[in-house]
Amino acid sequence: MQSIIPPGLSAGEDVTEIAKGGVQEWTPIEQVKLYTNAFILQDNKILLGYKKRGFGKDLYNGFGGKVDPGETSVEAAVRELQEEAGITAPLRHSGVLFFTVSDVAHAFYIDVYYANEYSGTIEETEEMRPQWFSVEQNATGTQHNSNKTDSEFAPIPYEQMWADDPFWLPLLIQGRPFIGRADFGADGRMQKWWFAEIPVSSDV
Ligand SMILES: CNc1ncnc2c1ncn2[C@@H]1O[C@H](COP(=O)(O)OP(=O)(O)OP(=O)(O)O)[C@@H](O)[C@H]1O
Repeated sequence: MQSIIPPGLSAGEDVTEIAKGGVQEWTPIEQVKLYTNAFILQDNKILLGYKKRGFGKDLYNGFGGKVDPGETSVEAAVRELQEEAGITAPLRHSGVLFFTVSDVAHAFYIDVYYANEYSGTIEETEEMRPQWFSVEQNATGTQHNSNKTDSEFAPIPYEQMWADDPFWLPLLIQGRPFIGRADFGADGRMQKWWFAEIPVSSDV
């Protein structure tokens, strides 16, 4: 399929559009800051964190934050996972997301990672409250006790997540690399968006 990769992202020709929409023009990019976002996927469950403060407060998300000077992106991702969930994991790159938010001066360039294993004990921190969710679409559970079976975990709470997440999180769960961009308005809604799957071998 023909596609136009939005400003802020780069990829080869071999991209498959998943979704796009919204207004005519992308928001001009002035300053870009590098971020990470990391997810643990294990036994048909995904570990999300409820953000207790700061940007994205009261939303569920992966664990991540800004890449510090002198740090590589994956080093930052490992550090943020440790700081926010108390665990260490062999993170693997899954995709890139690019966002602008109307009341934030910089754009977000986010390397997204996952791991199927971790070491340490998951713990709540001052920034995040970690919680397992079922990746099965028919999950019905509302309890999150670790003694429960997988299907008794609640489904992914997309209604309490960033509006872009339903476009790319299913790809991450299926091990399908992706790129995407969304421009958010002051009301927290997406004004323009574009998401694509990229070949597994791509060096995203
Ligand atoms: C706009 N649409 C979005 N959709 C999904 N996820 C988004 C996002 N925009 C930002 N994110 C993630 O939100 C976290 C912010 O991190 P944030 O707490 O601000 O960073 P950091 O921990 O460095 O900040 P402190 O300065 O310590 O507060 C970080 O995981 C980043 O990847």
